[in-house]
Amino acid sequence: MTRPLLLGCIADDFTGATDLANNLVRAGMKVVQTIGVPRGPVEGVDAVVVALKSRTIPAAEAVAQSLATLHWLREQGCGQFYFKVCSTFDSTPQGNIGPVAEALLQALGADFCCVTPAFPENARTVYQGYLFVGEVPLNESGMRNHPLTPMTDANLVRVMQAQSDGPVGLIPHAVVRAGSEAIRQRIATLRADGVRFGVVDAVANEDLMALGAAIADAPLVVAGSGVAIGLPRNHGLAPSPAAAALPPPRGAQAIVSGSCSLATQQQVAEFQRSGGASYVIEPLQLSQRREAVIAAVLEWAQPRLAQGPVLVYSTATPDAVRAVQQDLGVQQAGELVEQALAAIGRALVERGVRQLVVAGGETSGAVVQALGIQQMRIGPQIDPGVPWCHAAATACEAELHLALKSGNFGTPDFFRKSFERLA
Ligand SMILES: Nc1ncnc2c1ncn2[C@@H]1O[C@H](COP(=O)(O)OP(=O)(O)OP(=O)(O)O)[C@@H](O)[C@H]1O
Ligand SMILES: O=C(O)[C@@H](O)C(=O)CO
Repeated sequence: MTRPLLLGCIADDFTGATDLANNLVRAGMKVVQTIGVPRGPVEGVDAVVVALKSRTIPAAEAVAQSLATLHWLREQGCGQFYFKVCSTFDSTPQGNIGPVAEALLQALGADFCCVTPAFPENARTVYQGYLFVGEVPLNESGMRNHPLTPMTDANLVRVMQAQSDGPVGLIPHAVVRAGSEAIRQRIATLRADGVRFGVVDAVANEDLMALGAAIADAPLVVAGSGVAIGLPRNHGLAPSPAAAALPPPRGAQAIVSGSCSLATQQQVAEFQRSGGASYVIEPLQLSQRREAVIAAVLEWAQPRLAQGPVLVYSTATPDAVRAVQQDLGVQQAGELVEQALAAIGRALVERGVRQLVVAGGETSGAVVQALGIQQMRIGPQIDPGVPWCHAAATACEAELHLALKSGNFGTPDFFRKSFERLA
């Protein structure tokens, strides 16, 4: 290690990790995203984002993986840590945000951290502790129907309290708007009162910049990617386009979508409307004859790869997802679809795909693991929260451009736009 890392990040899913890396890169940090804890040191960067797939696994496992990551990041000399959670605060009363945050604080010997999923550029705002997605509170957004972490309460103080032992308080917008010093004072008051987590209101980038300055010395922050825009400046770093340069794209193009969010449903529909070739995977068929379903997808895709991007998707409406879950079980259905899409993603790369868009955090995790990718460089942004990335090495002995799209992110024409941006 030539110099210590300025920031060590633990992301609870893969698309979330690229989202965070994207914001750090845009704000001037050199960043490498690794898939799981790297085997050796990572050199020449300001921050490392370690992507875990810990959002929906049992809380004890999420804690163990996060602590192991923290241990490695501390060995690299990191002084500050960022636990990246979803901008829609995806979790259940069992966790995993609360248990992981408490374990990290304890391991760091710290007693307090700020918590905010706010990401105003992607219409995630927090006001009086309530999380809004666009114009509606979280519980009225598509997140109420999420297959794994349905979010039915927009009050983050309550949501965080339900999964934490330590008391949870609020840093309201009136304080945030008053600036960094006011935030610091509020943090001191909350700490004196024994509060462990301070949910922070933020409705605009200025709020996040003020928060970033206020927590310059804080050991830990628990946040969506938004807070990242305010941290590089604490180290005298400024935006630089060179930080996002990637090798030129090659090869065939494909999209694999396991996200069932409203945004992804629109993106699939828009791709089909524009004449894109698409193939739907039915989970019940998959549960009965997995290998035959995968073989049929690949037979369909092979001759089309030369003609433009192909889309393979399991994206479905909430009613369809519920019906499948009743038959197969929630976790089992998720796992079955993820593993099948991952096998398909890998097989497509084996057949010449070199530009791959994956929709959905869990799905991205499964695909990236199936491809044996260990590190990615972060490139230009397609839409807020989604950059192109480049993996120099995969298990298919091919380099690969990858875009890992969070379920809720991206405009309706995201799929076609991605390939145009890269070209
Ligand atoms: N048709 C379907 N029926 C049941 N489950 C499905 C279906 N399609 C996908 N799934 C499962 O739903 C889950 C979707 O989660 P995923 O994280 O991939 O997308 P997302 O939640 O929209 O994205 P993000 O986590 O980035 O917000 C996965 O476990 C996936 O396997
Ligand atoms: O913060 C977000 O919304 C995303 O980066 C994400 O974590 C989705 O999985």
